[in-house]
Amino acid sequence: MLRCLYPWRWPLLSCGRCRPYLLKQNLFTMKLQSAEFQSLFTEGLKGLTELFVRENHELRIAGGAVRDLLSGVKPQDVDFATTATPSQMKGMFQSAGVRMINNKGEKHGTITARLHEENFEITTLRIDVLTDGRHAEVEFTTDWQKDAERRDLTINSMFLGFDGTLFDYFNGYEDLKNKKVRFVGHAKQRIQEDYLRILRYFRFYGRIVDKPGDHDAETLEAIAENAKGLAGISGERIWVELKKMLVGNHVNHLIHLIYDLDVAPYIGLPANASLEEFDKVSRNVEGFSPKPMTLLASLFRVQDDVTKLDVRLKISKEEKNLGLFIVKNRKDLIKATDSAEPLKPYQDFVIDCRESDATTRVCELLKYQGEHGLLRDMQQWSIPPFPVSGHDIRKAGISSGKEIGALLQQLREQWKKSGYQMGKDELLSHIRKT
Ligand SMILES: Nc1ccn([C@@H]2O[C@H](COP(=O)(O)OP(=O)(O)OP(=O)(O)O)[C@@H](O)[C@H]2O)c(=O)n1
Ligand SMILES: [Mg+2]
Repeated sequence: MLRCLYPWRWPLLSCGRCRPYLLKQNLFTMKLQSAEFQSLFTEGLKGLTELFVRENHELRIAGGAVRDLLSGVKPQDVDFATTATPSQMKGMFQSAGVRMINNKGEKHGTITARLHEENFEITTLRIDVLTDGRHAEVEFTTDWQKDAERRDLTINSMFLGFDGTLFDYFNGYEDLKNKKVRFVGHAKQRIQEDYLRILRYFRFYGRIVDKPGDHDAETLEAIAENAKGLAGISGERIWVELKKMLVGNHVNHLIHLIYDLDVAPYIGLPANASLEEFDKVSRNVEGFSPKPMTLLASLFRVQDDVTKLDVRLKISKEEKNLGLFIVKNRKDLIKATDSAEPLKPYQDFVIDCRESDATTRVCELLKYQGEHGLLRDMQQWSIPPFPVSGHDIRKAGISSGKEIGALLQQLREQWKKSGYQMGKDELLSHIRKT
């Protein structure tokens, strides 16, 4: 990304590589010309911008993608905003022979156009006239500032023109550079428009702040006062946000905040969480990319807490099983201290479990327990195949199914005891002896 050499001289002068200037009150603009920005200009995007220019409608990149580009990151998804209404867009795309897909967003002003095998989500500038904390009734506008006003955070409220001009009405760029997460206007109002924004605040705090701890008092007050509004937000939306927060930075600080501000009970987390265990585990997993559930499990005292989380957030079966597994085994499935093979109990567990994700679960448990050396060994270990089959036992002269089952189990135990070293013949020779 391009960095201005003389930011303290803004808005009067600049280094010449970037050109910040104040166009009108409240609007700070500058030009961005970074490699990440240039890389967005695919054939599809070029076709799209030409269409809008031809029809005299304004089109800009909006929200999260602008924030990412200004942070020097190539955005994963790019949203576009326009002064054209949905029906103007439809007319324009139809006459240009551009395919439109997925018309579900139209009520809220979003049209998805497909050009050169790429989808472009374009939303008409809007004002949220009526909000109930979850949904909004919208009115279309051609005023860019009005659209910026209804967005959550200043860092998410900017637009970017295709010549690199930044349109920033609420000091989003300044906040991004100063690593400040602030709501646009009043935190309370923004939160009451969509309570999920409480979790978005936490998530972006983890994303951009260097050192945790500093928050605007007004923001914390607004969160505490409105936390119960999260009770009306769907579990699926909460889980998506919470997971993103859990894989970001400052998770320990943010989870403590979630408890201090009494947000926890409204998002399915136990009121009597074990924060001491959580502190220990957050230190253990640091730098080891734990799955979101691995860290959450430390808040749970009993397996029923996982079930309650599932009822509230509708987590996946895999996530639920991981939570249940960690809570059940964290105290008992531990390294063998009295043997030269400390990993053995974990390996035996994987061998006995025979489920495809058993190794993953055990690796997550090792992160949880802070057993980093064993984690590395486990990741390098490939599960040895048990060398004897029912067919082998039948060939040895045993025909009763029940007996075959019992023998297989017995041989499996011997094989495990040998450190998975015994081969087929050696194991079968044991049958002959018994
Ligand atoms: N509750 C919300 C969700 C979204 N937005 C606005 O819509 C934009 C796009 O939303 P979304 O794609 O959900 O989030 P991003 O900010 O783009 O973050 P991500 O990188 O995770 O996509 C946001 O930047 C923000 O301007 C908002 O104001 N309030
Ligand atoms: Mg986005």
